[in-house]
Amino acid sequence: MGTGLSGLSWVCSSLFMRAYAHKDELHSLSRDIWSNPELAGNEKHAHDRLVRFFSQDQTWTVQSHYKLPTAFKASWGPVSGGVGDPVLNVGFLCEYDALPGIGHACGHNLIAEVGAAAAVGLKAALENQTELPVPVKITVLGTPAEEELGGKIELINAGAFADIDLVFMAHPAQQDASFHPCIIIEEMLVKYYGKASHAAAYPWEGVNALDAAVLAYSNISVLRQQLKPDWRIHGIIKHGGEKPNIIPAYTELEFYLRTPLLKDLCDLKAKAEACFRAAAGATGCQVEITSPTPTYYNILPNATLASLYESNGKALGIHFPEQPTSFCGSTDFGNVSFIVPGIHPFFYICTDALNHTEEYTEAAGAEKAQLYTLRTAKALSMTAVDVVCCPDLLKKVRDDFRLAKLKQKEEKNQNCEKEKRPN
Ligand SMILES: NCCC[C@H](NC(=O)CCN)C(=O)O
Repeated sequence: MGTGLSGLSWVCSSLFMRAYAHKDELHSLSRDIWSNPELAGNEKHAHDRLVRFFSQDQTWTVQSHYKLPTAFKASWGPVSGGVGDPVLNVGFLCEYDALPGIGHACGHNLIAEVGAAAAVGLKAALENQTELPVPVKITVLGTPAEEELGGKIELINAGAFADIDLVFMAHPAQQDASFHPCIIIEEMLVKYYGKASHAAAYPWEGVNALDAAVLAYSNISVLRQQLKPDWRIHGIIKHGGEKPNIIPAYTELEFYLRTPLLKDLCDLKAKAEACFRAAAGATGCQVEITSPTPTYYNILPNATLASLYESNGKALGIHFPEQPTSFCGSTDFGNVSFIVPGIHPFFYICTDALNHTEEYTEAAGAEKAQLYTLRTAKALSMTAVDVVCCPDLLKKVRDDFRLAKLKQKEEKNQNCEKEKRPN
């Protein structure tokens, strides 16, 4: 598939020249975010740095603290908003939250760089173009809190995606992949309430909440033997007591439950709840089970965008292995993919290290990740150019989106009544 305007070579040369002009600045942007890791919802430094990055070019209109304290929006192009408005609004997403203790072990500093670079590349390609089929606007959204809290879900609910027509981002991983569905995730917070007592003098007076936590953990470990291979349940004890000689009156566990299908998540939740309640029953504790953050959905495929991304990526030297990535994580981009047609490819960053390890943190800050990061950004920009220049491709992208949603709706009809996913 080619571009609809003046051919791929024009686009490539334009994008490449401008993107290379910004390469040191883009590396310094991601390196700065990498050097100042901030947890979900607290990304003040990253927010300010990205806001400065876009504000220095006055053709961007920048809104800091956009709908969330550490989200931002940068827009370029015609103002849209009327009914029947023909403006095509292309969105790029930047993530920038880090992990506790190990910094940017998921490479979100590079996601910020890819989003910024791809937006700058698209702007470079479109600036001064008068022959576009429809006027194009670019929106960069800074979307905080992916590792927890679901920043994109809050932004969806606040209407931040309402006028966006297409959405692009990319995530560092172990290999390049134009599409991977990721899996649905729901968090469970489990609190046990017992009764304190002197652990040596009057143990019979106590109700041991740590025993409940340990039994719950063991119950889940046993349950795991009987789960389907692509289901996941894993957790930690967040609060395990205060002192060995005080029978713990309160403990707290946090578990992540994941399945590829929503109907399976309902089954897994029921099984997990039975484990947690059994532990309460065995120890005489009270139990409280909540799901404090919204469910992250699987990513809807968009075959047209994925195929364009692959063609563009291959033209830039990206190798897409036959064997799909085994990455089994989750992302709040899944929820975005139900609202707006988009893609979330994975990209290699020149390391064999695995996400969420100190080795990956090191790789995400390294100079050698830059070539892969900027190449990914270029492939995204080129994909966006293809679509904005060719109304037929845009129609196919929209048809794919509708079809994918329809297929999910069929699956949804088999689900339990707790279904919350949008139509
Ligand atoms: N509580 C949500 C966890 C999301 C997390 N996401 C990733 O690791 C991939 C993208 N950063 C996960 O554990 O899957």
